[in-house]
Amino acid sequence: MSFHVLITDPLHEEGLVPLKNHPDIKLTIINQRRSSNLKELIRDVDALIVRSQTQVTRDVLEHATRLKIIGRAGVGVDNIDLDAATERGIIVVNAPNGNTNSAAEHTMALLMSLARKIPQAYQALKNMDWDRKNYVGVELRNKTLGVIGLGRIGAEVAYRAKGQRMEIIAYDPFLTQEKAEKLGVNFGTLDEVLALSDFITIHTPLLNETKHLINTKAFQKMKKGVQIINCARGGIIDEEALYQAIISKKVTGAALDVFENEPFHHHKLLELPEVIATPHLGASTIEAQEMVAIDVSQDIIRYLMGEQIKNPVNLPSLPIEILNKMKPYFHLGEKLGTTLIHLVEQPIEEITLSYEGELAELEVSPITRTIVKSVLQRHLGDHVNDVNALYLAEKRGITVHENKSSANKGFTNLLKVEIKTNRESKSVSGTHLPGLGPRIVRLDEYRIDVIPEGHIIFIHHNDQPGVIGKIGSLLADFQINIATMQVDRSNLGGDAIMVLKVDKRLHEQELARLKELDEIKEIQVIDL
Ligand SMILES: NC(=O)C1=CN([C@@H]2O[C@H](COP(=O)(O)OP(=O)(O)OC[C@H]3O[C@@H](n4cnc5c(N)ncnc54)[C@H](O)[C@@H]3O)[C@@H](O)[C@H]2O)C=CC1
Ligand SMILES: O=C(O)CCC(=O)C(=O)O
Repeated sequence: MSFHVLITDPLHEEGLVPLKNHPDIKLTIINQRRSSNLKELIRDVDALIVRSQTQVTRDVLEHATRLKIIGRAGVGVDNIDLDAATERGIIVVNAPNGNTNSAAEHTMALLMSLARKIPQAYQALKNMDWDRKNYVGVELRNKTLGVIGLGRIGAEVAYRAKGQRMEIIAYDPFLTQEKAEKLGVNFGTLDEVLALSDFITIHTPLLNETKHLINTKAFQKMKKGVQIINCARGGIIDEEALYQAIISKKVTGAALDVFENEPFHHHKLLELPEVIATPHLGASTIEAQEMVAIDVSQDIIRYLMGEQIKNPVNLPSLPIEILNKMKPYFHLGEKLGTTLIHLVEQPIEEITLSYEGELAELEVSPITRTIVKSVLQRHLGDHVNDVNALYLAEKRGITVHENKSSANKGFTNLLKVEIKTNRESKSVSGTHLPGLGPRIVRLDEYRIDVIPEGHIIFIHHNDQPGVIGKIGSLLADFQINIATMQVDRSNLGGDAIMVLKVDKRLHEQELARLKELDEIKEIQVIDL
C-alpha cells in the first residue's frame, strides 16, 4: 500500500528524511503561499503536514476525501479546523515538545529587548543617531513578571525569569499549588496577575475562552506603566485595546511575536515606538525546526503504518505503556460491539459500557471510542473511526454512558456492552483471560463461553427436546462442521440460546432453511 503525504509549509530538511526514505510513502512538497490550489491538491493525499501558515479550514477539508491525518509541525493548532477534522474522522497530531525551549528563549529575548529598548536604540543607531537619553530602560531584577498560561513554555519562561531575579506570579486554570511551589512561582487569579505585574507574558493557546482575554477591561486592571509580551498567539490580545492602552500611556511597552492576522504588510501597532516585534519567530531556530519536523514525520509514519501515535490532538492521549496494557481490551471491546450490533434490529438510542474489576482502574475513554466505532460501523461503514465515533453517535442522537465498578463478579475484568432501542435492551459481556485471550461470557442473562473469532451463529430458540439435533443435522446437510457449541436457557421449557462456531460461512439459502424451524425465534450469523 502506498500513501501520499503533502507538505505545504517550509519544514526542516532533516525532519523529512524518514518520510523521503520510506518505501511506501510518496512525498509532495509545495509552498502554500505560492500555491492557491490546496483544495485541488488535497484531494488525493492521505496525510498533510503544515506549520502555522497553511489554513486548514472546513472548506479545504471538504475536498480532502482521502485524508487520514494532519500533522502540525509545532504546538498551536488554531490554523486547523479541529471540529471539521474530527467530524471527518481525520486525526490531528502536533509536535508539542520540540519548540518549547526556543519559544521560551525568544520570549526572554523579547522581555530583555523590551526592558532595555534595544530594537529602538539599534534602529536609531543604524540611522546614525547617537541618542542615549531616549533609550533609558528598566531593570528586571525585583520586578514582577505575570505569566498567563503556565504550561510547557510558560513554565520555562518562569524558570528563566527567576534567573533574572524577577518575582513570578502565574495564572493558569490547571495550576496546582504543588506545581506552583515546585516552580517557585506565586499562585494568582487572573485579576491578581493583571494588577500586580510590571511585565505580563502570555503563553496560553488561542481558544474561544482565550480570544481577547487581554481586552480593554483587562488593561484597566493593570498597573500604570506595565509592559506586555505576546509570544503565544495573536488574538489573545485585543489589538485595538492594546493600541489605545499604549496611546493612553497605561502600557509603556509591548513586544509581539504574533498577530491576529498573519502575515501582513502594514500594522497600526508597529507605527508606535513603544512596540517591538518579530514576525512569528518564536519557534524559528534550527534546533526547534529539526525536532518538530522529525516528531511530526514520525507520528505520520506511525499512523499510516497502523502503529500507535505519540501526540494526538483530537484523541485522548495516554502513555504508550498504558496503551499497551489496554490493547487486549480494545480487541475485546471491538468484538463485543460488533457482536451486539448484529443482534439488534431497531435504531439505537443508548449505548452503555460497564467496566468492572481491574478494568475500572484504567482510563477507559479510548476503549469506549473503539466500541462505539465498532457499533456504528455496521450501518455507517468504514468512515467511522476512533476520531469521529463519539461525534457521529451524538449527531445521531445516541447517548453513550460509561459505568465503572471495581467490584469483582467472578472475573478479574469484565466489560459489558449494552444497547437500548425504543423496543428492547440487549447486552453482551466479555472478559480477557490472560494467556488465553478474549471470551464472550454473557449474552443478556445467558451464560456462555465463546472465543469471539470466526463464523458464529447465535440462535434464540424454545427450550424443548430435539432442537439441537434438528439444527445439527441441517448443518450436516449443508456440509458445515460445528467447531464448538454452547447452550443455556432462562428456565426449563422457556427461552434458550445456542451459540455455534462453524468452520465455514452459511449461504443465505442455508440460513433461510434454518429459520424455517418452528423452534427458532431468531438467528444471526456473525463473522468476527
Ligand atoms: N510564537 C511561536 O512561534 C510559538 C507559539 N506557541 C504558542 O504558545 C502556546 C503555548 O504553548 P505550550 O506552552 O507548549 O502549550 P501548553 O499546552 O503546554 O500550555 C498552555 C497552557 O495554557 C493554559 N491555559 C489554557 N487556557 C487558559 C486561560 N484561559 N488562562 C490561563 N491559562 C490558560 C493551559 O492550562 C496550559 O497550561 C501554544 O498554544 C502556541 O499557540 C508555541 C510555540 C511557538
Ligand atoms: O511553525 C512555526 O514556526 C510557528 C510555531 C508555533 O507558533 C507553534 O508551534 O505553535
